[in-house]
Amino acid sequence: MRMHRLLAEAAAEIAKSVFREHRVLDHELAAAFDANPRWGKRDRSFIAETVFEVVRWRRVLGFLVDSEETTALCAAQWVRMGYDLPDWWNYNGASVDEIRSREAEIAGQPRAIRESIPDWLDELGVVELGDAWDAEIAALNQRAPVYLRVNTLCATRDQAISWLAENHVTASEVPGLPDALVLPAGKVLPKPLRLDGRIEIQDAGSQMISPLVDPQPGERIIDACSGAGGKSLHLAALMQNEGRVFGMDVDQKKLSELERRAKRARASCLKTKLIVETMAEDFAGVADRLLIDSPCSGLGTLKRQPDLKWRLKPAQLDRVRAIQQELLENYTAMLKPGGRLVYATCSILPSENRQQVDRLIASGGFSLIKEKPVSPHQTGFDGFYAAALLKNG
Ligand SMILES: C[S@@+](CC[C@H](N)C(=O)[O-])C[C@H]1O[C@@H](n2cnc3c(N)ncnc32)[C@H](O)[C@@H]1O
Repeated sequence: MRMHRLLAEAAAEIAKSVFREHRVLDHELAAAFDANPRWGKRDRSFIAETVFEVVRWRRVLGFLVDSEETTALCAAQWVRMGYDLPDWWNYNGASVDEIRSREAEIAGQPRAIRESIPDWLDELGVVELGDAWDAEIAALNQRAPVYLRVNTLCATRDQAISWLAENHVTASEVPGLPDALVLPAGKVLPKPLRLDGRIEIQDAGSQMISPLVDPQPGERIIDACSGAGGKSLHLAALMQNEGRVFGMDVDQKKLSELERRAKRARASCLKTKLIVETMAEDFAGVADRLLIDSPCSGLGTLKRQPDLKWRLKPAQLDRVRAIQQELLENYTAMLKPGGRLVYATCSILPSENRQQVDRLIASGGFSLIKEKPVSPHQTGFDGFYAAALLKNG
């Protein structure tokens, strides 16, 4: 297979900006695609695949090509993708034959190289998860398909499948998740369909969180860290639009996006509230149910954002743990006595999950109803954690 020079250079530039300037991969790709509307579907997928896999497999590729330079890492990735390396691609590192022959040695490398993660993260994974870490990090390095949630305010699952099929998109049901659909590996959803409101892109693991809140029509639900509303929209659908879902966040941009999405989704029971300092007092005892989908390391989402493993630093982890503790201490005042709290993260680390819940229980006032850890290894989904707790009356 032959490569196009401009596309190869563009891909290497994006990977370099992710490594050197800690840019967010998704944003960089989107900006490059916006700036180059002439790139066709195949061009875009060549760039996206190159960049995602170079970022995901940085250390493995470095081992194969015996270099840490991005140009060399790209060369090794293209060899893996079956391309002939053109004469115009200059890099300092192992030859194509050497790259191919070193593949067989990867399995014998230490896990941090084999699974392509920083050493500190590997050490942390072992401390936190013990023997389970090996399988979890391997699962987190697998590419993820696109999952959709059918917005039951606008369509049934069968109607959504038919509508997608009319638009040349094949989607299948996901066992055990009543509103979920999955696209075939490597397929993406065309933009007009994404903006329709009948379906939302939402990982299958994420779709397990709002049902744990168990919202009932007519109730008042607070989603205290709603962001752009992945879970708020799901809550509104589960409530059949009856009652009130307050989507709250400290980030007005995300709330504005949530408002746009709610309109599209016909989720009229959803209202946004920008978090202010007095929020917990203003809303004291208001919520029948409270979701705290807390800021976290995001380690459960490495499949979709492999750049995170290079951006994340131990000090950030300490910071998010402190925020988690603070939100659990403060925001729970918004819940009625007898109400249900769901604490959730997209992390698989017990220090962000069960340990935070245990601290809350130990401080008195809450008892555990059930836990829902979502293991990427066991499910193939992104990693999540959620615990449902009762606020004692
Ligand atoms: C894990 S994300 C939420 C994802 C969202 N619930 C969803 O399903 O799409 C965490 C959110 O917490 C917000 N956040 C950060 N600090 C906060 C705080 N002190 N209070 C409330 N939200 C906060 C962030 O802006 C971010 O949107």
